[in-house]
Amino acid sequence: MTETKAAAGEQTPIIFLDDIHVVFKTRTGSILHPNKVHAVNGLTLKLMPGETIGIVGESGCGKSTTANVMCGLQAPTSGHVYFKGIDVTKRTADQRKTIGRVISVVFQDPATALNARMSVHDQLMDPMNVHKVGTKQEREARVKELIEMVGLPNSVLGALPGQLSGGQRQRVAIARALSLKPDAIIADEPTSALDVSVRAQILNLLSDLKKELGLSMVFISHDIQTVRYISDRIIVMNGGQAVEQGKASEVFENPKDDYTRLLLGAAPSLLHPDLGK
Ligand SMILES: Nc1ncnc2c1ncn2[C@@H]1O[C@H](COP(=O)(O)OP(=O)(O)OP(=O)(O)O)[C@@H](O)[C@H]1O
Repeated sequence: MTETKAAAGEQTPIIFLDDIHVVFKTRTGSILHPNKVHAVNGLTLKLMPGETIGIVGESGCGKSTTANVMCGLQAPTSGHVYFKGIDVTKRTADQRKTIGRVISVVFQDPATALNARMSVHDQLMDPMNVHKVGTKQEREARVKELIEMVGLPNSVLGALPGQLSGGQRQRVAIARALSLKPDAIIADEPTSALDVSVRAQILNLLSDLKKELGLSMVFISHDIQTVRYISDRIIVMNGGQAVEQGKASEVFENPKDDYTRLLLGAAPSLLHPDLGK
């Protein structure tokens, strides 16, 4: 399939989710579906090179389960996952290597994403050591490059995560996510745990990095205004399904689905007032 498309001149998506379903067994479920939850219900999406897709929806709509499928943390009940044209649905050891090379994840809470006992320097070195990237000298140079990329001074390299502010910790988590030069970043609510003023800085940093490095990104948030600020394309999820997909400007200016209208009219933005104007 991929080769045919490549031959036709069409770019291969970085991530292609093809009709993904994830069903969890539970003790409760709904009247129609007792003892199970259909967390993702027939989701298809393509993340193209250099593109940022925003996934938005209320709590329980299936955003994190979708993110986990993309990271290889959750196997789909049915459907297929392709990374740069390679089927990684079964998450075999080789397929996991492909997943690890292509994407990195930035989680909501940097405090739990980072190792509390490891210095910033060692956290940045760790993925490169594990994947045996370059020589020791090259890895040291990369650590300095990474810390600069995320706007932190070299002096933080000796610090432990607990000695840094929330915003600084998220910068370190972003630097670590970039250490292996991934094609794409999955950012799952990366600003939700931060102070409002810091949210704007981290969003700007992600926005600058994706431009500078030509990164693709999946940005997941329950705040539609935050998603709007950073995304080229938006997917609105409700009940495990994509109820609306389109260019960010079109979804905002001309929402087609009632649920999207509801989200747009609902809660005030969590975004810093200086952004998204
Ligand atoms: N491991 C699990 N076992 C059973 N049900 C689950 C599991 N993980 C998620 N669910 C259920 O699947 C549905 C989708 O959850 P998911 O966490 O993907 O939504 P979400 O949009 O990310 O919500 P939130 O923003 O609150 O994390 C919810 O009904 C949730 O209770």
